Amino acid sequence: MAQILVYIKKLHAFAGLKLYVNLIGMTVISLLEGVGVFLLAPMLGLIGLFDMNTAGVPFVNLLADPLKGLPEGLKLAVVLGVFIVLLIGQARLQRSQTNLNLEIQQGFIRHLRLEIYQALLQSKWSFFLRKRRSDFNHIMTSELNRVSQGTYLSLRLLTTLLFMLVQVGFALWLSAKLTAFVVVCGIALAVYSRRFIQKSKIIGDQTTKLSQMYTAGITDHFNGIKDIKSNMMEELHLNWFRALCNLMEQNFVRFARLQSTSQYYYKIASIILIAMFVFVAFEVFRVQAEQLVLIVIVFSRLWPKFSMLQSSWEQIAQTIPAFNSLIALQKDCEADKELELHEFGSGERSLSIKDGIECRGIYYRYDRNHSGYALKDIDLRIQANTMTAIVGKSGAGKSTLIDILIGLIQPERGEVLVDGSLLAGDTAFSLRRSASYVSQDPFLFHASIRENLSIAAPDASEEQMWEALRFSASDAFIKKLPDGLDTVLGDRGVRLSGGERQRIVLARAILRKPSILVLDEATSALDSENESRIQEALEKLKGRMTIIVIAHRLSTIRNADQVIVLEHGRIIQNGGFHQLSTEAEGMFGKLLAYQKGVKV
Ligand SMILES: Nc1ncnc2c1ncn2[C@@H]1O[C@H](COP(=O)(O)OP(=O)(O)OP(=O)(O)O)[C@@H](O)[C@H]1O
Repeated sequence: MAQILVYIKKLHAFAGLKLYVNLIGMTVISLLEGVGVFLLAPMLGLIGLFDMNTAGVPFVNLLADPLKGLPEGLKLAVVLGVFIVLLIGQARLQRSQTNLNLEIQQGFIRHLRLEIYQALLQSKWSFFLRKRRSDFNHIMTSELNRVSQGTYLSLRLLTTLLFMLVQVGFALWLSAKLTAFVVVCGIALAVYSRRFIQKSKIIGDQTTKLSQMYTAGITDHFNGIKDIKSNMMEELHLNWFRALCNLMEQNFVRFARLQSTSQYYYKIASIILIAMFVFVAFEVFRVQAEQLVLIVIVFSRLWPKFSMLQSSWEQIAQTIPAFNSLIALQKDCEADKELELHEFGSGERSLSIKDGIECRGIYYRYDRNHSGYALKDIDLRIQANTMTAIVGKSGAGKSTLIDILIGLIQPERGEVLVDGSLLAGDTAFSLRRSASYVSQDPFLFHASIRENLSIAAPDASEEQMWEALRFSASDAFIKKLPDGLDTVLGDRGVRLSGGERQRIVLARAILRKPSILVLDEATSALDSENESRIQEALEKLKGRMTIIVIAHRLSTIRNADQVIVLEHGRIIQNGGFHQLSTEAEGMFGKLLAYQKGVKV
């Protein structure tokens, strides 16, 4: 319950006064529900249309005196008129309340979506390293909807309880003993039904796990669809998917069965209760027939609410695991928060490196409970506006070192200094604002080339865009595309080769006019001709920005002022390209000799 309370408080903070108006509206509507029908028979009795003693019927007597003064021919018309006004009023109220309900509910989902998305964006990179991306998709889609639904069901439960309280009060006024009898039966049934709630919670846990597996599975499968097709692994994946779908179906059916069983018990209980009720009313309490009719009407409306209460309660219990996932994610985000909202934005407080970046005694581990260090005892200096290359075998720690250098992750021991200032907090944000990072797996939005470029530099002119595209050797192929700069890229647009994508991302990186350009295997997919064009362009950038390059293909870095060779997380060589290439016994010389041997 505590979990639900957290979100009810959030809903309260979000909706404010509207929430109270809505709650009152919901209660009034449920009270008015059937009131017209309930009053019609006694009112018709009142004007003598058929034989009914209306003396014991509340409210109807209030209408008796005004009706008496009316001519006989008008009485039926007035009674029916009152009936129409009452029902139309109720329908109007219902419509406004439904609209308000929808407004609050959808607004709350939007509010939650924004809250979670923002919390994720405010988290440190190390937070993302620990988590599975598909879990975010899962929480942002199905879990978020379940939480919103659970919050709303809880409020509906509250209004049902309010409604029941009023009805019980009304019934108490008609007959205290009979009401006490029914309420005791209802409470006994609710206690008995607790096991249904427990089971609903267990099914809810299973729902969370299965839908998490579903989202993760389909994300992985469609990301790896080429591997699946090219290795004929369709059957394997289909079997996995089939098994998961069966489990999901069974889980859903289990919950539906649980609900129908509990409703079935409620129905049986209500049949027995009504029989006992009529028996007790006549034989034990000897109530009047008219009073009994009214009490039966009240309870016939009240009893379904008991069973609705039970069903809502089971549905809420089923959503509790979703509340837990959301709360856990928000707590994790809060613990790993690095940015405040006002620190978002790329246009402010950028940093231009004047002197250089220095690492002193850096150690870094991805898992602090694990002894393996990804970086050990790293000491290095990168002079401003020079080109530094980081090389080494796969898994040597190159990308980790880059992440440390741009302040994306913080060292466990040691420090990084930018122009003598510690790279942390505001300095790290400023450095990242003025950096352009191009990863091994270049990312383009499903939008036009122009839009993809504008994301990095919203104010860039068309001429500047073409200049950046010339730098990355992509101008020629873009000119040949059907809509030039306005060609839409992606699944439903033009599909580019890996090398073409890399070149557009490079242009985007340059367009940002960074003070530090980081290329992590950014030219790995390029052919030799295009790669050497980019080499020449990078050469021209030297002196204007600090460039850090990771490359397996060593021909890419022959213009580097400094080469850092990493092995098992340590720097084993550091020097100029030509100096290291002459150290025949060094790792760099060996790598170079090997690559020359295979004519890379
Ligand atoms: N997110 C992570 N969680 C745990 N360990 C990681 C993570 N990323 C990298 N590592 C480990 O840290 C070490 C260094 O990895 P890193 O990615 O920096 O190497 P790299 O030299 O860039 O490799 P490659 O050339 O293959 O990209 C490796 O042993 C790797 O397994």
